[in-house]
Amino acid sequence: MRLLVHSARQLALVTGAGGAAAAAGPLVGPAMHAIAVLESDAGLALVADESGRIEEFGNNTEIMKKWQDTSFDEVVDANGMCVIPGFIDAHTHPIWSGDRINEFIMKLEGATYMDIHKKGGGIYSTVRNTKNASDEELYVSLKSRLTRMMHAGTTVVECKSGYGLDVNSEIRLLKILQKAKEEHPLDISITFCGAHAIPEGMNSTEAVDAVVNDQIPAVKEMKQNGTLNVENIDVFCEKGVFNVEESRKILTAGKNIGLRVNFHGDELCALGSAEMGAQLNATAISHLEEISAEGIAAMANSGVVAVILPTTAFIMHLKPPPVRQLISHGVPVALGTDFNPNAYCLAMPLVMHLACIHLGMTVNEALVASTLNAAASLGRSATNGSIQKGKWADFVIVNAPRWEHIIYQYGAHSHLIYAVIKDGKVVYKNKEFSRSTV
Ligand SMILES: N=CN[C@@H](CCC(=O)O)C(=O)O
Ligand SMILES: [Zn+2]
Repeated sequence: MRLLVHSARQLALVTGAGGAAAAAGPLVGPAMHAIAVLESDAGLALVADESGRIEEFGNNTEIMKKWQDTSFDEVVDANGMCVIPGFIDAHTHPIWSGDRINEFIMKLEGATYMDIHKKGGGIYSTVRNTKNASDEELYVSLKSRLTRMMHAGTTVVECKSGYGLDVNSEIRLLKILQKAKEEHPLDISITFCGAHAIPEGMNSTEAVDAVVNDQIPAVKEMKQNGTLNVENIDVFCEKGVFNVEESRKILTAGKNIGLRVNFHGDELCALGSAEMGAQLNATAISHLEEISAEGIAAMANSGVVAVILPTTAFIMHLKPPPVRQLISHGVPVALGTDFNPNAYCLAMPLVMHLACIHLGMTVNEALVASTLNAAASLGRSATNGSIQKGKWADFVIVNAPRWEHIIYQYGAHSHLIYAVIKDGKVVYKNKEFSRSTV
């Protein structure tokens, strides 16, 4: 067999209370809070099979006895620690060059995100820097970012293009993401985000035309010939960027080539993005700081996952997204870092802390949103996001007697994470490990 983890004190299963229910789909409403956590001072163990999937978990003594004659590729002693599912980061922009520290400072002095964008900064400045970077530079920085995410417990990550904005540049970024998907241990869900901004020198009609008639056909061809495994289509649906009808056209064209609809909506202005996304049967909509009551009802009715990005409201001093209303109306809520040059955060534990303190989520809800529900936003909830037989053995081992330390100890994840396991293989082990992190 591939892996034995033994002697853990807690296993946070992230299945419904009782252990079995709802593990193949997102958890909604009160079920987001009522998750099963196994606990035993006598120890708990998990086994992953040869393919890297969970074979079984439970009582240490029983499992050790049952598998005593089996050889394991790896054995992890998690004595007194907690095992939780690997985090799934539902929204990132990880491929770009050049920082935006000057803009960070301008914003501290009062400039807004949109002021900077309209003056050719923001996304436009990153597009210029990215065009000037070589493929190798972009790949090296992408890999380093993915590795840092992994060290913070992420095992699956959504990764967007979007700093190219023309067909050749966007395809270049998608190819580099594809290379990372093939070579990096993280499971990457690639998103085409050619409609991240209206390219300088174009109007919105020309930009929609370029995305629909140049970029999407190019993605389609590479998907069909097997060179690119792009899964999702995104657009920045926002006042001053793509309006609702323009976004609908782009998303529909993406959907027609088999991509899942997963886009930025209702972030800075209430445009009705959520309602439009629900009509298109979107898999997920991100941000939603300004979502309307109608938008919440529409998302709940069609089961669209709300990908909430606590770093955005925190960094930009925006009104926080209405997470409590989303949950109470039955919208499945997921979390993501939104890693991008405007919000340089790679770590899901920080995001969960902000989600609890700033947005009013419970610790259980934050864990569900960072695992099973984030998996649902990427079409992976049948295979990832909870500790259940047959799912990928993706775990974070938290060096503490209760799993909640990973949220409670703000900014301490690099000390608390003892190991990260992806498909039953240890992909990170903390060299600075010490038993006393509490
Ligand atoms: N809102 C649009 N996209 C990103 C920001 C990208 C950037 O500023 O470079 C976001 O999700 O926050
Ligand atoms: Zn984004």
